[in-house]
Amino acid sequence: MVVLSKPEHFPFLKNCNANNLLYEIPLIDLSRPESMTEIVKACEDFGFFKVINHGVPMDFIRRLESEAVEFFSLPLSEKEKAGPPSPFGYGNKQIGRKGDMGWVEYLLLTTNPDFISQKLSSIFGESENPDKLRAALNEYISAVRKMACEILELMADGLKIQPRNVFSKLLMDEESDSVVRLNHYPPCPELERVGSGNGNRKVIGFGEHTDPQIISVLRSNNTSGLQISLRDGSWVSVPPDQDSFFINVGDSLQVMTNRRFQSVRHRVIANSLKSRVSMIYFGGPPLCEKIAPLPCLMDGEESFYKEFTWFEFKKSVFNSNLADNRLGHYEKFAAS
Ligand SMILES: C=C1C[C@]23C[C@@]1(O)CC[C@H]2[C@@]12CC[C@H](O)[C@@](C)(C(=O)O1)[C@H]2[C@@H]3C(=O)O
Ligand SMILES: O=C(O)CCC(=O)C(=O)O
Ligand SMILES: [Fe+2]
Repeated sequence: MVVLSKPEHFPFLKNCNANNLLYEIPLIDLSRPESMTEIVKACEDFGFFKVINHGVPMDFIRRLESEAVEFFSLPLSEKEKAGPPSPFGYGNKQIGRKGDMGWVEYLLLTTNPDFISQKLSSIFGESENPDKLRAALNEYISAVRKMACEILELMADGLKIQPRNVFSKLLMDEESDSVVRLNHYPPCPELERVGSGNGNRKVIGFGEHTDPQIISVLRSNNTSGLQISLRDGSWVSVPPDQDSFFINVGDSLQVMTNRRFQSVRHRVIANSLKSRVSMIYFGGPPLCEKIAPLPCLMDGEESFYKEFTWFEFKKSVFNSNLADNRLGHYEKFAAS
């Protein structure tokens, strides 16, 4: 049982229109030849899409989910051996170090297999065996990275840029600074009571933000909660689908495409009855990589951004609050 402080102490959203379901999330079937143009359109219009026929074995997905469920059902004192996150490790309610709170517990790790081994040993100690969780994480990360790279290569094809590994090579680099995250949003039954008489109030599981990396690959169980912000600023709920993946354009890809693609703002609302378990792979570049618009995408126009490395950006990311516009600091002109 997860010990979280009372929901009424948590950030709320007032008048959250939960019926606003987005049934028209771009759906990309990776087995179709049209997928490259469809991906580009989805990144331009939403910075977000759903992927089917993704090639990631369902066994890997189920294995990691069941290991995650097992991990989160450990006593809090066990899980806390891997915390507090700095930024990696086990975290409960506190997200980042700037005071953001959410109705969530999580395990945040780099995708480096040695780091995963080390961190898991610190949780499970000598007596217990972290091998199953470690193996599940490693097989999942490899398969999802492969799929993320395929998507990035289709993006390059769709944008008609060469070489087609211009984005994917950053994730394949030995020094790639990628991250994996397991999130658990416990049910929040008191939500109904807290909400009554206060309009349609919702407890925030994970506050609104954009992901800073190049691309994020999200998969969850069949519990709803994820919402994305459309270009007009309205929020829509994303119907869950445990067999598919959801792709987010990250801030770094926004810069590399000189804003042709825009990173998607998203958040998670706690569910009153069901627990949500999600697993997210955040594909990031090596620390020393310069993040700048690709010259072939500029078409004579100026870069919207001052140049920076992923190291510099990451440093400012981890000093920011979730909802901050982290690219604002690097913009050459005010965003329109
Ligand atoms: C509040 C924060 C948590 C975060 C680091 C930050 O200071 C701002 C960005 C947050 C975020 C969002 C996407 C990913 O979940 C994450 C791992 C990342 O790279 O940036 C988290 C960071 C975190 O949880 O430490
Ligand atoms: O758990 C989710 O579904 C989304 C979480 C998220 O956006 C994140 O961890 O960056
Ligand atoms: Fe996110």
